[in-house]
Amino acid sequence: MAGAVEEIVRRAGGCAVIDGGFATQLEALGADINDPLWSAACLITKPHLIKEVHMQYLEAGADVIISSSYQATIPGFLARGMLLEEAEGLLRRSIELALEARDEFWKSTLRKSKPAYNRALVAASIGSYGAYLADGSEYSGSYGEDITTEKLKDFHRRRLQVLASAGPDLIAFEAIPNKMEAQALVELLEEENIQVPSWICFSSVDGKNLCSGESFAECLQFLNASDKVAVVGVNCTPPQFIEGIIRELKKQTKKAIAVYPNSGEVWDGRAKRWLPAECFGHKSFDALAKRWQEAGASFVGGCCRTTPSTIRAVSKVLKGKTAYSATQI
Ligand code: MET
Ligand SMILES: [Zn+2]
Repeated sequence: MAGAVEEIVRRAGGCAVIDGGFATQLEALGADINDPLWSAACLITKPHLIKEVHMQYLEAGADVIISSSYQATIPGFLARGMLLEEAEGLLRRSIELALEARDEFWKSTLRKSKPAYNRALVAASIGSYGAYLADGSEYSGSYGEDITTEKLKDFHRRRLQVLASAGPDLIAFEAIPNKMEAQALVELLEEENIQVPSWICFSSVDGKNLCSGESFAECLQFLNASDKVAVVGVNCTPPQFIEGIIRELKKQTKKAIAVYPNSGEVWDGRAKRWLPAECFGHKSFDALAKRWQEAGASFVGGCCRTTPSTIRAVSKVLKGKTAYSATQI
């Protein structure tokens, strides 16, 4: 693992806490994310809410906060009639907002007599090509015959360069649905010689394979071979699948493992709505989080439909501290 990434895991006591659903919380604060740019639309319309969501997750105990750039893409902004410089400026802004929140929160923590928090890391979010298409392929991994590794690299190249140069502590590739895209990302990290450590997290709809049906084992072969990839894992996948996936990943890699499942409700990409959670036993999200830590995850958080209260509970159960509140410390 790269220095800062290893350090945050150590300071967190062996398992660092990731934030929760970003778009979910933006919506809870009143943002309208029913937009082709999804949560990234707020970079244009409501940047103050983005900072507010970061602050709420920091207060909840997140050691890693993930930027609002998941669905922020250059072609997406250009389709809004923006100039290239404006589009790139918004990508940089997503990182600056997270860095500002982290720095302000850390300063206020240092002023308190008993700091109970770690100085959080900022991860630059990069969603899949399917997330940009917003046609359901984000969770099927079916990009069609015409898509090649080279085309995927070209789609990701400029955004990766801009985000990496904006000063994040790590790059978080999120909900990658197929092997070809993972391969493209690893090649791109090497070709562009990106110095910021990365994590690559996949999504799964069956708990056994990637959304595309390809195996974790096939992907881990080339992820393991890259020093640019510090952490591998899964996100936006139902919680009941996570323990099994950690055990599978443990067999396939020595890299640190990150898991940040969704709430268990299922996103119907075509109908664009959430379907109710399938039963995952009587265990609550935080009780499961403890099991994920015990199974060997080094990073645990939440994805869509999880909130700051989910993360507060996860932080408490993983770090054994009483619930955080800014005034209590
Ligand atoms: C579809 S997964 C979305 C991940 C993104 N970081 C978010 O929480 O909004
Ligand atoms: Zn998600």
